[in-house]
Amino acid sequence: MSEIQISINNLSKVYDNGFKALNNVSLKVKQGEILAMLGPNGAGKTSLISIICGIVKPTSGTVTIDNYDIIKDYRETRSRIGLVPQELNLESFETVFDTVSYSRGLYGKAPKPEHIEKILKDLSLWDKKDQRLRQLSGGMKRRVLIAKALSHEPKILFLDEPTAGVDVELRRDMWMVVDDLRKKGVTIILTTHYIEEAEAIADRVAVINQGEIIVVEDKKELIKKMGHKKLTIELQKKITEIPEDLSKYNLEISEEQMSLIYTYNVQAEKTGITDLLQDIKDTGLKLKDLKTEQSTLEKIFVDLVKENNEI
Ligand SMILES: Nc1ncnc2c1ncn2[C@@H]1O[C@H](COP(=O)(O)OP(=O)(O)OP(=O)(O)O)[C@@H](O)[C@H]1O
Repeated sequence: MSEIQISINNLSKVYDNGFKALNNVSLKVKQGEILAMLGPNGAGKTSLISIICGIVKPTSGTVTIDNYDIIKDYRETRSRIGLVPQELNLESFETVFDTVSYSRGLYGKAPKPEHIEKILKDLSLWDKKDQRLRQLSGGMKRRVLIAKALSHEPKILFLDEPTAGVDVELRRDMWMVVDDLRKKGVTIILTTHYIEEAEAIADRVAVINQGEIIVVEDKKELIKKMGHKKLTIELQKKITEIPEDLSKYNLEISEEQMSLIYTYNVQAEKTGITDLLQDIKDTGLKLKDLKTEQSTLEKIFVDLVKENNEI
């Protein structure tokens, strides 16, 4: 039985300039779960993470971690959290090893060089341990940020766009680290613009738009709903009306009226394509070409946000 570890209740944030970045957000995160937060730029993801981590003060609402309040019991809650921020703020002359060890000390934890060695090795940073941060490439700096966040063995890890602009190897290393943490029961919340990243590692997906959570759903459920494909049947002649015999297929006519569009569920046992093509033939319509398109998670996500903005 997993327990609720993070409880966000009616959280709102209005910045000093009057901008409302979060509007009455409520969300519960279970211990050991991996939650991906998706949302367009400016949706409020970083604001939400920053509040939970005690960097930004909420305007109203509460957040508790293991029943500790993030404001009243700040030290308790912050020590449970590791945060990998979005920006690279590592312009120091310190070495990689010292930086990561020092970070652990900030949380009042006793030195544990074997732990630091393990995370540096996991993140392919071990051979760079004596290099100064300023000498590192952007990708390496990002690895150091992850190592710092893990230095005090947090129970919860926040990854804010951890792989934005990084190479495939870092992404792979990071996913391996995440998998390792998952096995240890660490709760992970990540924001990403790469939907395939959410697909690869998350248990649950939350979509944030304009400061509100518009969807929170188990990833598999979401993918099931998203598993649609579009078949475009190009015709030899213009079509203005769907023949009565084809009504059961819920077809659409394309804008230029030269194609019929059939949307079907990829996961369904029968897609209905064979029957449809036979029925089209029976109505006497002449085909010119066929094309299929998979509706990507990205597309569904964009549609979701668009739909929400139109309401
Ligand atoms: N200190 C601040 N003062 C005023 N507005 C702010 C401040 N910080 C953030 N904002 C605004 O709040 C909104 C939400 O920003 P936030 O960084 O939380 O979004 P995000 O979802 O993380 O976006 P991104 O994907 O671009 O990182 C944005 O419109 C941003 O300009």
